[in-house]
Amino acid sequence: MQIEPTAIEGVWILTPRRHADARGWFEESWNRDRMREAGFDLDWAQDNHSMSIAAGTVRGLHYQAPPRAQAKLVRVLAGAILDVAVDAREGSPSFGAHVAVELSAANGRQLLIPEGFLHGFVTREPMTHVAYKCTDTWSPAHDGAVAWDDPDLAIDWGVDPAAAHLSDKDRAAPRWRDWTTPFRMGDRP
Ligand SMILES: Cc1cn([C@H]2C[C@H](O)[C@@H](COP(=O)(O)OP(=O)(O)O[C@H]3O[C@@H](C)C(=O)[C@@H](O)[C@H]3O)O2)c(=O)[nH]c1=O
Repeated sequence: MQIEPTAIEGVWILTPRRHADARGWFEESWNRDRMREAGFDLDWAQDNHSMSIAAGTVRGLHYQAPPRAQAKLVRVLAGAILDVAVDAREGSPSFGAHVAVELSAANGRQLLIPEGFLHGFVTREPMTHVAYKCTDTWSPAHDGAVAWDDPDLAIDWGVDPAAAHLSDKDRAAPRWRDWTTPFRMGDRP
C-alpha cells in the first residue's frame, strides 16, 4: 500500500499494490494489520456502495455529527469521481480548506478522510460505482449537509452547477457561512 499525505493534515491517499497476471490483477484494498503498523487503527463499522447513472452527479457535502462522526475510506469500483473532503474542524489551521482527488477504477486510489470533514463527490463517468468504509453506522438523526457549490468553499468541481444531478436534500443544503460546525480540532485522533 502506498500511503501519501495530502495538503490537509489527517487526509491521506492510499494506493494498494495490484498484483497483475494473465487473468487481471489482485489487490488488498484494506489490510488491518499492515495499516495498524503504519499507524492507521480504524475500526470499520459499515460498508457503503452507491451507483450514479449519469456523469455530473454530485453527492455531498455530507457529514455525521458527533458522537456519531464517521471516518471514511473511499474508492471507485467502476468509473471515476472527483472526491472532495472539506476540513470542518473548528480550530484547525486548514478550517474551510479542502482536498480534491481524482479516484477511478483505473487508478485504484483511495481517499482516507478522518472525522471532522464534509465529504462529497462528483461523478466523471456514467454508471460510476463508489464504495466506502465508515467507522460508524448510519444515524439519520446526526446526518447533515452543506451546499456543495458554496462560493465561500470555492471548490472547482469541473461541472456546470446548472447541469449537475443532485438529490433534493443536497439542493436544499445550507450555506457554509450559515452553518455551525459540530466538529472541534482534536475531538478524536
Ligand atoms: C447514508 C445512508 C443512506 N441510506 C438511505 C437513505 C436514503 O433513502 C438513501 C439515499 O441516501 P442519501 O441521499 O443520503 O445518499 P448519498 O447522497 O449517497 O449519501 C452519501 O453521500 C456520501 C458523499 C457520503 O459521504 C455518505 O456518508 C452519504 O452521506 O439511502 C441508508 O440506508 N444508509 C446510509 O448509511
